Amino acid sequence: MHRYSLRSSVQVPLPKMDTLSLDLDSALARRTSFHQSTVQQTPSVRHIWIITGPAGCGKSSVAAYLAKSLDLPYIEGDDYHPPENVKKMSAGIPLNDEDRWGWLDTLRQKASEELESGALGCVVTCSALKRRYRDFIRQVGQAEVGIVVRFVYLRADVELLIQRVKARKNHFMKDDMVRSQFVALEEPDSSEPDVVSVDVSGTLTEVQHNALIEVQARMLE
Ligand SMILES: Nc1ncnc2c1ncn2[C@@H]1O[C@H](COP(=O)(O)OP(=O)(O)OP(=O)(O)O)[C@@H](O)[C@H]1O
Ligand SMILES: O=C(O)[C@H](O)[C@@H](O)[C@H](O)[C@H](O)CO
Repeated sequence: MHRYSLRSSVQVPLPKMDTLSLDLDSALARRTSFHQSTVQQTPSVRHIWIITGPAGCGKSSVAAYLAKSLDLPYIEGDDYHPPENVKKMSAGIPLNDEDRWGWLDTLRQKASEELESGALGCVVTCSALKRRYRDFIRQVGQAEVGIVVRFVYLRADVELLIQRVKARKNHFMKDDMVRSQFVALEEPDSSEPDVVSVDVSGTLTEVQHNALIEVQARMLE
């Protein structure tokens, strides 16, 4: 039995190289066939990924990356606000529930339509600041077998987001609105197990990478 030191301080018995190489070959063959079988099969579960959080947390930046990485359609929530909502936010007036229900319903319809047209999932940006908004969107997954709604909550502190929105160009949401987003925000907690939180204090690349790792982990659950 050969002995190979993994590190100077650790000596563990490993199979002789010839059985080890055989093991590696068969493991690689198993992994390849697993990968091929998973890639070819239509997934039994299709995910609607809702990228949430207050203005400026990075929803659009992260969602675009996830959609590209996962080869899924991307629905940008900001594109579906009615003009009166955009006018209100542009004037520095926070939206209320009445302003948001129609918008939330449009987004969940758009997501359902993508899946009905054969998409293997989709990525949606939606602030979904309150628990009841997230429960409203969850109904899509409850109505249809094989569809799972999951949330990626981009977690940040208000001062950081004010800085980021200040630095952003050509967007109707200005930094004077960020505090009102946190007033409305009901942060997801352990009572919402379908939400994964991602800290956004790092660089955009780090956040995008971390979000993808978290999403891929949950796709395998
Ligand atoms: N991790 C990050 N590090 C640095 N800058 C970031 C990070 N994430 C996003 N940004 C920048 O912050 C600004 C806000 O990002 P983005 O527009 O993606 O947020 P959002 O949540 O979609 O905003 P809104 O809800 O207002 O549409 C953009 O200028 C973006 O480039
Ligand atoms: O719930 C809200 O108050 C709104 O959805 C905002 O969050 C905007 O959609 C978005 O942030 C644009 O900046």
